[in-house]
Amino acid sequence: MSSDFSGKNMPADLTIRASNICKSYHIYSKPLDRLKQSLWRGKKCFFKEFHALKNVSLEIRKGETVGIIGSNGSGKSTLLQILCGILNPSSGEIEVHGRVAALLELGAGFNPEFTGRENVLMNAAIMGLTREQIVSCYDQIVEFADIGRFIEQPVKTYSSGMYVRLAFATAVNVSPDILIVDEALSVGDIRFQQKCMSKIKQFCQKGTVIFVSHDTTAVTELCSRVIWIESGKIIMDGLPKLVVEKYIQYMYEGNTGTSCDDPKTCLSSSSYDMKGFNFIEDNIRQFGNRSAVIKGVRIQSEKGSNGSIYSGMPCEIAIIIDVQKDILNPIIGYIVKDRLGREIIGDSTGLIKQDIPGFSNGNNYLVSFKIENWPNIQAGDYSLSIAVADGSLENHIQCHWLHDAVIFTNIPVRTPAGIFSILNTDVKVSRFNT
Ligand SMILES: Nc1ncnc2c1ncn2[C@@H]1O[C@H](COP(=O)(O)OP(=O)(O)OP(=O)(O)O)[C@@H](O)[C@H]1O
Repeated sequence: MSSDFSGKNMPADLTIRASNICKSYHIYSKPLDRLKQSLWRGKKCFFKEFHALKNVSLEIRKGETVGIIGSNGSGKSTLLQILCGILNPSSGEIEVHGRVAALLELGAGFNPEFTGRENVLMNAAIMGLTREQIVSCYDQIVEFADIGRFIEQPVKTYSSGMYVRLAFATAVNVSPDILIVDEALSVGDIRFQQKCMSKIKQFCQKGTVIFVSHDTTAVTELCSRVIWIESGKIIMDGLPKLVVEKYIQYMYEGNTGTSCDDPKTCLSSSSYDMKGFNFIEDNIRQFGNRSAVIKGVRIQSEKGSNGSIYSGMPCEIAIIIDVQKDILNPIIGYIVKDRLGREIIGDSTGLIKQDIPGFSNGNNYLVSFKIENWPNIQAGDYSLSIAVADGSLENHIQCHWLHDAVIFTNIPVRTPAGIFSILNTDVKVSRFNT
């Protein structure tokens, strides 16, 4: 194992080179085993070895913006910590050329007892800035963080939002060569997230950025290259769109835990093809008098893989309802929300003005919304909330409302400028003289 943070042996265009990095941890099934291990001094083994990274090799060129994606526990944070020098690899070589500013997890980097100001000064000094450089960047940091008088308070009194504001402001304003950001942007309000994004974009013009996130939209938008890690190994390394698409496919196809492949056992009387339904589990937030209970929900495009919805294509939202009391005037509706919780698309049988015959106790019903052209919304993850009510549009009782019953990924035809764009738009240009 060797680490070289001078990078003097690397080609000039590289800023990071990792060769055959492995990281393993000793996992003890009970605390006593740890003690036994130290007493036996290696003569007997009381742990299992867990390999968090397996022979990871990568090269990052100066000025690249590299996204790292992968499912929970795949090894992303471990890799970042090794790249920053916070963690040593078990074997392999790591070379880094340039000053690294890392925004890893919340809580790292600051001393909770020190004030914001003291932490900023200390961080800048650790980064190797001279007194003059520190003085010149201090005001920028305070202005960017925008936490007012809290800058003079110990950071242990900060909210998580204030903390991340100051941590981010410090990391981007101390003139690093390499900026490493791990998910930290998910904390803080939307305005601050946008401010951070635009600062990272600015930074990308001159520096190297490594950005770890589960937000595939942000990764695709920001990065010039994406590395996908799974079970401690690099699965794919290439253009963001290609890597993200494969990753999304993997995530949904691999995630069959809540789908029912033999749905006939789930619904008593239907010949409808029930493949791909998400059956509702207790951990989904829900309310209602439960006189009709939503048992399963599915959203699917006519074409495409499970979990991905394609704009511009026919799409169906299907709902299985188990009726436990007669419902005289059923109304069924759905709402699609984006990752910020904004309601983007929604409809209901009441709004469509489609009268549904009453549901009778003891039966299951399948309600299907067939949408001819799914709107061209931004690429990314969305949630689908579903509700069944009894009554009229103006006056009804909620039988069952499921918040965020299904998560899906939208694949637009082209990038919309706003939340959505209108497909089949014809553009004509003509010249005229006044
Ligand atoms: N100190 C440790 N001791 C034992 N196992 C660890 C330790 N740190 C990490 N791991 C394990 O290593 C694996 C990789 O963890 P890591 O935090 O790098 O994953 P990740 O891809 O960043 O996950 P997430 O997306 O959930 O943040 C996980 O299975 C984790 O449980």
